[in-house]
Amino acid sequence: MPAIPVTVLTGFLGAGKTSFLNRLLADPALADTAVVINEFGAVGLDHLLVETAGEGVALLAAGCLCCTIRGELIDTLEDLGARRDAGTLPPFRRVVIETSGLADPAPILQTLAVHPGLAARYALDGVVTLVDAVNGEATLDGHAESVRQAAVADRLVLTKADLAEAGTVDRLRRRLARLNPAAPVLDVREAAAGDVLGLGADLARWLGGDGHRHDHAHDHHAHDEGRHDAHHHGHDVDRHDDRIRSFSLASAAAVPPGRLETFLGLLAARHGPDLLRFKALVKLADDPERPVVLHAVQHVLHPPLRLERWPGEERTSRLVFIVRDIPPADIEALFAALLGEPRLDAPDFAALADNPLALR
Ligand SMILES: Nc1nc2c(ncn2[C@@H]2O[C@H](COP(=O)(O)OP(=O)(O)OP(=O)(O)O)[C@@H](O)[C@H]2O)c(=O)[nH]1
Repeated sequence: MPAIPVTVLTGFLGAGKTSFLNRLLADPALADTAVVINEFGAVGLDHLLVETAGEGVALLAAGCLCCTIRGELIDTLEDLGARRDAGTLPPFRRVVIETSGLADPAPILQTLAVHPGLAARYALDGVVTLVDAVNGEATLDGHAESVRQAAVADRLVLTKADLAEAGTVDRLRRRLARLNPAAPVLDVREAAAGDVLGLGADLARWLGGDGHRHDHAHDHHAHDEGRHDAHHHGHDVDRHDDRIRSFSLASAAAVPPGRLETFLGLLAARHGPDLLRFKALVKLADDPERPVVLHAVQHVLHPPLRLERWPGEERTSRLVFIVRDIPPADIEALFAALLGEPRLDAPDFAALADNPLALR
């Protein structure tokens, strides 16, 4: 049997992986694709937001795919294969793995290559790394994971160039070319399925840690940081290192839209760049049956998207945060204020209630 091609779709938190994946899945070239999604943090939302989510979508347990849950990836891929053999899953012809934004892809590639059960059935087709044009340079400066993701890519895809200045995009392109000269850089607006699939990467080059790609990498960050630094990854799935952690908040209460706006404003103003990633499904009081999807990536708050209906059974608001150095209690207090549950000791409710935008 020919090996099933596996595409690893990676990119730092909020780079646009799920959005791009959704677009790819609409392409007939990706019919019969099984999707495996890995999110960092205990509550996953991405699988709800992958529009064509059918039987072939598997959500991995929380944690970083690169270390804490590598076994889970093996089990999931083996299970998908077994269900395909048994006829309980349609005979998918390709797999796309969307990694968490904090994952180092190299250990994932090694797992695919060296695990006997996986290597017999699957073959890496390529690594596609998305880089956000607005936050890209700061992210490369501040997060070694993002350098590793760019360094191992077969294709680099620039997202959000529509939001960035031309000069910023040019600088980022030059930096990416130094970091990974072998990978073509595409603009997501022009990238089609055919540009990122069928790359047929040669797995062997990843064996033994540093692949030859790193030999070409001139950015010294890539040399210094290209190695997987195991001690940075604890086994607490909600913590990436001592500074980065994920937590989630939930409530069944509907929120007045104006108050949500103030909440988002306060969140950005107080926590700005340390709010690495925020995504949420929120029940709004004006139309509780049509939740709103919110995304923030560092200081960028993306336009909210109103869904026609709740994805899945649960009709509760769910907010997922990935933060650096922000005590969860600070955000919990703000959330309580958003819900109209003031804590006497917290100034947040006053800030929300006094805001002229707030709908009571
Ligand atoms: N303007 C603009 N917005 C984009 C683009 N790509 C993604 N976005 C927005 O960026 C936000 C985050 O996109 P996602 O696709 O969820 O990002 P992700 O990489 O899957 O996020 P994580 O899984 O949390 O790491 C969403 O609000 C998207 O609509 C783009 O090219 N241009």
